[in-house]
Amino acid sequence: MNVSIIGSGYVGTTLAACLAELGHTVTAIDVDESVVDRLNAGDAPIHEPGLADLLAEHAGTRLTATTSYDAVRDTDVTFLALPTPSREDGSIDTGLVEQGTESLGAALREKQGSHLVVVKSTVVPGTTADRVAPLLEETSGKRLGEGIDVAMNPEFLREGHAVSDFLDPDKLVFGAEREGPISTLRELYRPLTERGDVPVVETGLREAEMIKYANNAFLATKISLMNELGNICKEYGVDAYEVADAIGLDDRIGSQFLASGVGWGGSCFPKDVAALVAAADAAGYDAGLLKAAVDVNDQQPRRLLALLDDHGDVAGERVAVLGLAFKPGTDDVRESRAIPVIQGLLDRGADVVGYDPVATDRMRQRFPEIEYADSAAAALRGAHAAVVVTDWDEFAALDEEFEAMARPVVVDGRRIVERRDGLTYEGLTW
Ligand SMILES: NC(=O)C1=CN([C@@H]2O[C@H](COP(=O)(O)OP(=O)(O)OC[C@H]3O[C@@H](n4cnc5c(N)ncnc54)[C@H](O)[C@@H]3O)[C@@H](O)[C@H]2O)C=CC1
Ligand SMILES: O=C(O)[C@H]1O[C@H](OP(=O)(O)OP(=O)(O)OC[C@H]2O[C@@H](n3ccc(=O)[nH]c3=O)[C@H](O)[C@@H]2O)[C@H](O)[C@@H](O)[C@@H]1O
Repeated sequence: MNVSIIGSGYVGTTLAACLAELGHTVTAIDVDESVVDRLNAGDAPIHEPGLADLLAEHAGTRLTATTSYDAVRDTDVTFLALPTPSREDGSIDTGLVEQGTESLGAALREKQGSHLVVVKSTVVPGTTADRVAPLLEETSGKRLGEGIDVAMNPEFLREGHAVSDFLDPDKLVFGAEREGPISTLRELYRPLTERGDVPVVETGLREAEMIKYANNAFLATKISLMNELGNICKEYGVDAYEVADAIGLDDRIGSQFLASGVGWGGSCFPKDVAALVAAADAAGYDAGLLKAAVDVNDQQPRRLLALLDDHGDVAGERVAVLGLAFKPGTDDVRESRAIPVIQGLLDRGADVVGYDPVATDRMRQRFPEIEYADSAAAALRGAHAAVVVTDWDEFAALDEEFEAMARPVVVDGRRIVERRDGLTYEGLTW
């Protein structure tokens, strides 16, 4: 099939490379010329394991990139993989999706033959039917169901595992109001569904949109619930990880996403939970449980710092922050828990030194005023305390590096550092 993809960020680029891998001819469209140039050169604009190999193989043959929307006319299907950021009040800003839809509709005006537009971006229920579809009709001059149609196909990939999650998904969700778009999506994903036993959920547009939010809200709330239990565990001297291992054995609970600590960050959980809360509010429903999940998440960095305070005043003292990325395996610092932790340390007058194997440059843009070390050992040298915010594997191997600390106090927000003699070790929920 000939496919075009509007937006070449985390989702768009992964989708482009993976659909080319599945045998489709793909055109990536982005307003950013540097992204387009990199894609055409077979160079990955984002860091994801396996992506560089796929781009090197398919760029220039099955995968090309352009800044021109005119390219959509030579394709059968267009995915919208544009950002849906939060507004000040938490609600989603669909401005870029609408802008992309208008440019797409204008380009489709001249197109002969049928065309399917698939919303890949995470959007609140009603966006595809009530905003994208009418805009598309208006700008293309065509009628929905008469050659042109819309579908919603949410994405569940995780950063750091984007390619493997896409090529080996837990499920595929196809949302549409007519049979035509569903059968096009079936055909598009057939190379993937034929390979293995992938459950396919065929549903309506609003349901598909809601499934994405429900998925992320459930996972974020699961972590917050475990963090709440973990906070209670800590008060009673109970190890929350032992508790989590045991409750995770119950199939109804499941063992994943029970790692308690300093909380969830990243470009999606905070944004998507906020958007769902705002959408509920707009509809007159108070999503109290989701609001509580956010409150617990906001509280975890403060609890980490309060534990540090128990070991002495850090004003004027060197404090190492180990881990800056929102999770291991990525250089992404968006909504990283390291941000409130660093801010809290600065508010206390500490001399902060940050270390991360890959995310230093990105955090430097957020906090240019702090020191950055090029190894965990260098960050710990002379430090009066250390806090652990990201569970990078290399932190598990730290050992005599702690001996170089001025005062060997470690508050671990991710249960990654090994306890050892001579180290005052404090776990956030254990
Ligand atoms: N990042 C992730 O792990 C996941 C993201 N999502 C959702 O996917 C959507 C896209 O997110 P990301 O890929 O992370 O975004 P991103 O910010 O990484 O990339 C967006 C791309 O769109 C381009 N762009 C902006 N306006 C444009 C326009 N008018 N025309 C063409 N290109 C334009 C930008 O230059 C950029 O390259 C969001 O709704 C997000 O919630 C869903 C699942 C996973
Ligand atoms: O919509 C999205 O963008 C994506 O959001 C998450 O993926 P991602 O943000 O890449 O990262 P996760 O691995 O889910 O981790 C999110 C945060 O939760 C934290 N976390 C995760 C698991 C856990 O047990 N405890 C915990 O604190 C991580 O440290 C991280 O800060 C979802 O897992 C994806 O399915 C979804 O597609």
